[in-house]
Amino acid sequence: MVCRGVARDYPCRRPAGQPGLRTSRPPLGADRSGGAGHFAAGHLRADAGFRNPVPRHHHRRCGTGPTIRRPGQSPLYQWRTRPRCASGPCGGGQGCKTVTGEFELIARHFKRPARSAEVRIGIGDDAAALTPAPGATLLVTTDTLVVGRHFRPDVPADALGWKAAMVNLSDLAAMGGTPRWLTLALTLPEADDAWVAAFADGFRAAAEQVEAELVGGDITRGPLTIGVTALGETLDAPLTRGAAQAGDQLWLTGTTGQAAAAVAGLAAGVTPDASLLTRLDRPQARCAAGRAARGLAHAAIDVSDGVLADLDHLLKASRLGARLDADALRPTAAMQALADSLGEAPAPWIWTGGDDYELLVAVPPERAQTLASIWAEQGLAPLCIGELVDAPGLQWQGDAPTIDPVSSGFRHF
Ligand SMILES: Nc1ncnc2c1ncn2[C@@H]1O[C@H](COP(=O)(O)OP(=O)(O)O)[C@@H](O)[C@H]1O
Ligand SMILES: Cc1ncc(C[n+]2csc(CCOP(=O)(O)OP(=O)(O)O)c2C)c(N)n1
Ligand SMILES: [Mg+2]
Repeated sequence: MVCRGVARDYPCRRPAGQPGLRTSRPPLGADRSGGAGHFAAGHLRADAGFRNPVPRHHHRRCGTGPTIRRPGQSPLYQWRTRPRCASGPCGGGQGCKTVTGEFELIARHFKRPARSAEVRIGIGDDAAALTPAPGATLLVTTDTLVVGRHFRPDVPADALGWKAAMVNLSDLAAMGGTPRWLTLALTLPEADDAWVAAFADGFRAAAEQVEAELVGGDITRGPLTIGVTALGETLDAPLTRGAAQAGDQLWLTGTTGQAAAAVAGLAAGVTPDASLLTRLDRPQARCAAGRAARGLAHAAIDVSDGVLADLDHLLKASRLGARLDADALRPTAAMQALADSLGEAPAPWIWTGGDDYELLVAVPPERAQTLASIWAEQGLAPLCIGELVDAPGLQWQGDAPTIDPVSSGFRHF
């Protein structure tokens, strides 16, 4: 039996029709652009920003329930169901959802029945036990998001959950892999139940979009930090950064710079257009595009640090240079309007801003149109930005964008 759709190339080892287990994975089809529609459709809570970490009234301790105090820590309050606390701040009308410990948070927001037989042991034991497809190569990647560094403190919790999953899935996409499993290491300044609920909703929505499953993690106290590990599979050779060839064309799955524009707008106190903010807060991993590129493209990388910075990784790994078309990447109308209002040029956002999560691939010219039409069928707007050459370094066709070389690309140190 062969599972159709997403994992077209995977033999299906699940017993047919076994109740409660997924017996096939529906086709991913087109990458759904931005994920915005999903959120706009109200599946996720948008009101659980982390702006005010002080517990809202129904999170405060009320009534006479037991208080647990651990050495050196503030009291932890037990979950109670209604009717609770007529005398408390919520007046008994809302039940008393009080702050809880990490085990309650895990049980309530993260632990779910396993979706597939390949998860032999999921959340709840010392480690997850997973069964990769026979003959599959396992892909493993980790990325961390730190408050103030990767995201603003008041970003809505559901968007943050979505993004934490998607930026990791993007690395699997760049390798041409099929996403399967995720683990989540969550460091929280406090156990805000409503915030964690919204975060978990966003994370789960992203995972479900690509048929991946949360199988484990960790919760600790500290400055808000989210570490995710994503595991995927491929039966064929994975796409890498290092197998590009001179003469290959460089193609992007879509335009870049919107997220960086949104960051610049927010830093200047301007509310960015929704088209920019959506790209920043609800990125879309190009998983289907990456799978399509496997077998057609020679090399790929996802654009997290900026087009030029990530192109540089690909060039170094493949020992090549590139000739870029300076006019290939244009600002969208919203980017240009924001740039004008800030008195800035949009080119640095486009070429070095980062946080884009488009794929950049090197594909031989004779296969480029095939790949571009598959991507277009997936709802993407692919762009050719140049070609690879033997001579190391960058050459520009047209006027090279004015970019400060010191700040070209997102770097931590
Ligand atoms: N602390 C670490 N220990 C081991 N490997 C690491 C560490 N940090 C990064 N790497 C590896 O270095 C490579 C580049 O990492 P990074 O620049 O973060 O890639 P990406 O932009 O795809 O997330 C990856 O293969 C990653 O697994
Ligand atoms: C508050 C804030 N500052 C900066 C950014 C921009 N930004 C955040 S993450 C990122 C790039 C990716 O981060 P990194 O940790 O380098 O991920 P990796 O390349 O390892 O995937 C960028 C450009 C942002 N989105 N929000
Ligand atoms: Mg990384």
